[in-house]
Amino acid sequence: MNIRKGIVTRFHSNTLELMDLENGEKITAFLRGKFKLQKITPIVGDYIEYSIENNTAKIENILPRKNLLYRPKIANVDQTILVTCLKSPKVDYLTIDKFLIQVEKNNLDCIIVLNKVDLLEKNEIKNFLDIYSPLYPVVLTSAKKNIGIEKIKPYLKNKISTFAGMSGVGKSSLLNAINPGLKLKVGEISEKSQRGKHTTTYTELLKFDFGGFVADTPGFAAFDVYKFKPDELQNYFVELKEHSIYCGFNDCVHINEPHCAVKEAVENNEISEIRYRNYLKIYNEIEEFTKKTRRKRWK
Ligand SMILES: Nc1nc2c(ncn2[C@@H]2O[C@H](COP(=O)(O)OP(=O)(O)OP(=O)(O)O)[C@@H](O)[C@H]2O)c(=O)[nH]1
Ligand SMILES: [Zn+2]
Repeated sequence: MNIRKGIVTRFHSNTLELMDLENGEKITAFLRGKFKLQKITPIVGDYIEYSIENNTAKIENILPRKNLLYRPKIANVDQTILVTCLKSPKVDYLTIDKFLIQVEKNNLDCIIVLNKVDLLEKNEIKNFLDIYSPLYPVVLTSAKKNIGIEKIKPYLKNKISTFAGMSGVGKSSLLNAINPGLKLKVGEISEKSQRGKHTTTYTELLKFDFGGFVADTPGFAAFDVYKFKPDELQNYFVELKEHSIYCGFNDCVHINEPHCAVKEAVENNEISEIRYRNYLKIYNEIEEFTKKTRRKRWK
């Protein structure tokens, strides 16, 4: 039997679409009965082995997953491209930091794209770069003026990416500029993400002409930053995590403790004060939220 390797790009009711990893051919394949018996379902992004018998492609094996995202449901994601702008719509740093928490919580690599630079003054761009470029790669773009598009491509090449970011920041415009003709179900996106939180929605992987895949639905549509304890938050601020090992107390949360290396780093401008203030804000939000849900449970 000739076994070939592919990646699942889409689901139908009981068939799935895959792309052969060697020749890029799109193939409709069936699941072998053994998977149904074992209640194993491959999902979009899964690397699989398949065979062809009598002109019918059948999935033989699902290869181990590197990771699994739930919104959208997709396996083996390498990275998130966090797209933001600062104006039209106005996006504040707190919102950006909340997205970054999701990215870090899912242990994904992240590239930040600051789009709509055509609307910004030099000093606005500089302030943004001062905060984020020490933490993540930042690419400056304007989908409208075709600025910076070529700089994103090397990051996307031969990887599986999801795009994330607030509505209206220009995710679809950027993808169309990066790869004209890429099929995007834009209208369906917001509809899907507004459904109940227990609905798992399937996404489709789209292939870039230059190699690599992108999910057609944006990642992290809803914020669920509150599903962890406040003292866990510091792990999702990369620079806090880095400095926290030098704090006097092992369980330092960098608020009122003495000998806090994080607070020192903020004072020495090694950690952005804006990021630190957002940390405190989100810490308090989580604490409030935890208290509220606890009270409810006791009633
Ligand atoms: N000035 C300016 N406008 C842009 C730029 N990129 C996109 N836009 C405009 O911003 C608006 C929103 O762009 P979309 O690409 O639909 O944004 P999106 O992030 O995909 O939005 P959702 O689908 O709601 O998540 C459109 O009117 C675009 O024309 C840019 O670089 N500069
Ligand atoms: Zn500390």
